[in-house]
Amino acid sequence: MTIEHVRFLNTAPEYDLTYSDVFMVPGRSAVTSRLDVDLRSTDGVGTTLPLVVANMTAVSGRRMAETVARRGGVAIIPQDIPTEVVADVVARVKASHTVFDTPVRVTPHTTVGEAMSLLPKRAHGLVVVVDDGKPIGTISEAEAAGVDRFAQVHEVMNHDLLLVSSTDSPRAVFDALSTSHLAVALIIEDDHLLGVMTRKHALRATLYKPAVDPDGKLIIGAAVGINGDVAGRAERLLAAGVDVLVVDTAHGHQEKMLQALTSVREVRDRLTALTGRSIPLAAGNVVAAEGVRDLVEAGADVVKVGVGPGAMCTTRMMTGVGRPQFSAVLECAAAARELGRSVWADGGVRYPRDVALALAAGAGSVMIGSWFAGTYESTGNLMTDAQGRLYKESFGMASARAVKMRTKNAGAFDRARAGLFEEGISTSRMYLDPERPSVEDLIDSIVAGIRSSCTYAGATTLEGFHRLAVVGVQSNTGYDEGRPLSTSW
Ligand SMILES: NC(=O)C1=CN([C@@H]2O[C@H](COP(=O)(O)OP(=O)(O)OC[C@H]3O[C@@H](n4cnc5c(N)ncnc54)[C@H](OP(=O)(O)O)[C@@H]3O)[C@@H](O)[C@H]2O)C=CC1
Ligand SMILES: Nc1nc2c(ncn2[C@@H]2O[C@H](COP(=O)(O)O)[C@@H](O)[C@H]2O)c(=O)[nH]1
Ligand SMILES: [K+]
Repeated sequence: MTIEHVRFLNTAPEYDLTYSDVFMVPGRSAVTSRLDVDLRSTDGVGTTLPLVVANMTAVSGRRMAETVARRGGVAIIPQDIPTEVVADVVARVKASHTVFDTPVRVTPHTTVGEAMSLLPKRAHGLVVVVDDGKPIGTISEAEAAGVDRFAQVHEVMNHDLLLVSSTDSPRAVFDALSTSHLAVALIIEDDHLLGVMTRKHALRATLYKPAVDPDGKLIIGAAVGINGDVAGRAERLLAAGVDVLVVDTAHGHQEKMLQALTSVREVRDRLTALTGRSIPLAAGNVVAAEGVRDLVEAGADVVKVGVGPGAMCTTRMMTGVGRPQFSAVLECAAAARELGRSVWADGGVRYPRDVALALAAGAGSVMIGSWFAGTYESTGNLMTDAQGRLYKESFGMASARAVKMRTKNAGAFDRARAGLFEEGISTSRMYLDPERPSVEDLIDSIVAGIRSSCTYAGATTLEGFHRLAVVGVQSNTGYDEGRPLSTSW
């Protein structure tokens, strides 16, 4: 089998490259519209967008999973979350609507204070007051302004509602919202509240395809570490209905990982024999071809690539170990492709261009953590700094904070000792972008970027993009030239 790889414009340099070190040149294209590009991932996980939310406690939970899968990606619930909690998250994600956003519901007697604390849980800015399943009013910041926090929502709620049938098309909902003064339509089925839709949601419903399982339910993944009862946790997660399992540790190319992965594969294969459905296994992290080959041999369908590029990660500064991420992805993707497998480019992604370059390098999907931490849908509580800017707190999965949580069942001595081996930061402020406060806004910009990258290369699929992309190496000033200026120079 000949595998075609991304081409370099000039001779590829001897040293390794980060995303910032490289750029792509346009090629002759017959693609007439960015809408003609199909962004379905080639990794076999079933996503219609090549995006995976990292298994980080400060990032990936139920709301993130549901919102991202509705747009075609998948989120991985971290290894530190107890299996019974993961089972509940999976059940709720599977029960959520594949098109309409999940409303924040309160009863008429809920206090205004409680309703306002729920408001930032979703990006649409509205809490729906529901009585016996039927929406009777809404409350947003406007209704709550200047009202006593102990007042009940039925006293102040807005009775002006835009009720739309669940059978109406997104375009009809968009038009109904455009001719009303309301920002959110309430979607009704048999008199009951089914979901909500904003104008942006209506547009997105025509641009994205949800990532669904064979029963048409939204997909979700979960992670296991390599310590403890790995096979037992894997079995419980599979029983809970996860659609992809991630076996994850800092140094993925270690024998304990190979044993853990082998045992998870056995559990998975038993389930496949019963159901006929093979749940893909992802494992990592590695940064070289040899690691990919060993993980694939032990059972990985997807290999997670990246040591040290993560925004919360101190590994490179602590140990000097890691590898510039573009080169790591390039080499690992080539090795995985030769074995008929795929890689996820994990970490260090801060701009749509980084996603595009990872895909050009041959990644099946791109894993994002910290960039998505600063959104309404991440797990943390929304905070406000002294200047009034909104942020969320994030932390690394190998930080003392995460290690303390992960080892909570160990003795005090062992916990304290484990805490000394931290390789991540315990607290970081991830500000919400006022222009793009929702993960869906970030996905919109990523998708706009990569659709456009594909057409510059003349590709209508990600496989074609990897084949056609021509990559060059640039200096710091080359990178700098590409940055927009918000003020004059
Ligand atoms: N992509 C990246 O660059 C990195 C990612 N992470 C993320 O942090 C999370 C926690 O991972 P992790 O710290 O592996 O925790 P785990 O709880 O998975 O434990 C790792 C296990 O591997 C052993 N181990 C041996 N060598 C190493 C090594 N060099 N680094 C770490 N562990 C080693 C540890 O033993 P002992 O403690 O006795 O040494 C422990 O038993 C994961 O989500 C991981 O993806 C963490 C670091 C880097
Ligand atoms: N060395 C560490 N790496 C970490 C830690 N927590 C997470 N990670 C890795 O980062 C990616 C996400 O990267 P991001 O740039 O999008 O935030 C994640 O999937 C892990 O591989 C940590 O504490 N130390
Ligand atoms: K880093």
